[in-house]
Amino acid sequence: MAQIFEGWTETVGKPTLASNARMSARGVDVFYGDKQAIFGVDLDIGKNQVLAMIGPSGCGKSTFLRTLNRMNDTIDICQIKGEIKLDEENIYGKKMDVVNLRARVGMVFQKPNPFPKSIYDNVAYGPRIHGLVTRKAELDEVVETALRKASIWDEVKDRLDQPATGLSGGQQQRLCIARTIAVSPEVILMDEPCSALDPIATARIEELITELAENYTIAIVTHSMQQAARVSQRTAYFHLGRLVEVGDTDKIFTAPEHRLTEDYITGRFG
Ligand SMILES: Nc1ncnc2c1ncn2[C@@H]1O[C@H](COP(=O)(O)OP(=O)(O)OP(=O)(O)O)[C@@H](O)[C@H]1O
Repeated sequence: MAQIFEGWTETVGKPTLASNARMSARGVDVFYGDKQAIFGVDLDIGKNQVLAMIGPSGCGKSTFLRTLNRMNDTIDICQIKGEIKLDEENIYGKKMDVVNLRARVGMVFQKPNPFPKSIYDNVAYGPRIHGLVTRKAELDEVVETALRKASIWDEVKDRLDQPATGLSGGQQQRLCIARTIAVSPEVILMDEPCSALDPIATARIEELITELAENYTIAIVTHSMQQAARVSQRTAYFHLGRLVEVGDTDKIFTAPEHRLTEDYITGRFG
């Protein structure tokens, strides 16, 4: 069998798939123009589970994450092959409404990106455009519930009409999580959500991820192995666009099956 790159051949066993998949990817390839960034990835995200995606810079973690809610559609040169299902529905199918998909599979970005609007309007925006509520009282309730679930209600309840940009970085990120939650997603994708935050704000977001996993399915890209170990139940290790190994987080960090994973988690590589 051909060696694809040092330490890895196609003979490596197929990754363990989740028995309770909410999302499943099969044979996913991603190209930017002529350059292939993701190669034949098979991966499941289990219901009410946190899946961490780790690997060296440029290995394709963010690219793969963005395929899960078609965020890559916004990049002209990006092409995707293979199949990704959300609850048995092909998200790249002709009938899929992409705006609706992105509400069902919400995304939280590396840098908090609140809209230049009030705290209230940031959270109310999604429910309004998706027509989820008709009356003001209902909208107030949706906003309060989302802010409570994102553990920020107590800090903002007396300043809902003030600009979101006046909040601290950590508060802005929790507000962005509230904005995602407000449209009742099934899955939340997080692309290094703590990389712009200090350790205290990071700890709050990590606690929040653990709480949210009771009700949502979460996939998180992180550069921090400690963070992956703290928040996730399953971890996927990517290397040069390939998924090398996925399994229980405890096992990946204590007894990985593949040498490439071991080299990365022990700091010999990356
Ligand atoms: N918009 C783009 N256009 C062209 N190539 C891209 C684009 N985005 C990513 N790539 C390339 O795809 C590959 C995977 O990048 P990606 O950002 O997904 O990796 P990553 O593992 O998330 O990296 P990092 O940890 O540094 O964020 C890289 O070679 C990168 O240069």
